[in-house]
Amino acid sequence: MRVDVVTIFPEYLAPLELSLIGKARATGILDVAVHDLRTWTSDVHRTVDDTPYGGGPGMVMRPEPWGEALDELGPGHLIVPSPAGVRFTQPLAHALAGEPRLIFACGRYEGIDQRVLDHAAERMPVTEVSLGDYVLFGGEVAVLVVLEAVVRLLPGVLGNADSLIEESHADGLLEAPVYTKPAQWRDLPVPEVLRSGDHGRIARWRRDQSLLRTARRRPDLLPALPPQALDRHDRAA
Ligand SMILES: Nc1c(O)cccc1[N+](=O)[O-]
Repeated sequence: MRVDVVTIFPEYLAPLELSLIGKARATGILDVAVHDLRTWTSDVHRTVDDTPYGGGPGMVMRPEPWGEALDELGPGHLIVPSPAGVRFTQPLAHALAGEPRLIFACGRYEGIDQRVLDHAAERMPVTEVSLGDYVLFGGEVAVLVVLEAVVRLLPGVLGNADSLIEESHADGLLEAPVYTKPAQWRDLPVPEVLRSGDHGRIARWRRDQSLLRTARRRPDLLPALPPQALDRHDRAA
């Protein structure tokens, strides 16, 4: 997978060198390039923003440098982190993991001139994504989140692909609680079932815990579950 990130704060993306993403880059699974948007400015002050048409607070990112940047870097799937985007979810992460090429546009100020996205959409897929209903300074931290969620799904990145199966949201539910040694810690025991060696009981216990957690913490996820996702055991519960 080839990834290009365009930002006015390239140093924000330094964490891409670390951990699993850094390893994916080193092993050739992932090719990432971070670009300073000001590369595509032509004035002496390297201006990237201007006042909004229609008035209002703040500044808007000018279309010219973005147009030049996307002309050079495209085509690819353009991802624009934005509070106005579609919710970023695990299914969307899986969809993006299947793309050969992602281009991230990091907006700042009040956002990017809409014509940049409209013009790009004439020649490549464009998706505005939101991490949640809150306001950030810009899209850079969202790029780190989206990229981590996507890259860890790429074949060869995780040592044990099985861990993708059990984790939260992999089956639409929150994952069950986890425990490790010691069996007793500050008078708190590990649930007996997890030490029973009965793999059928353990699987059922974990499934029950997932359903309970999801019902308590994220009831919004339950209606989305397709009927076949609830096996015979669940229905009996
Ligand atoms: N919420 C927000 C923002 O305020 C600015 C850029 C990106 C996001 N987001 O992805 O959620």
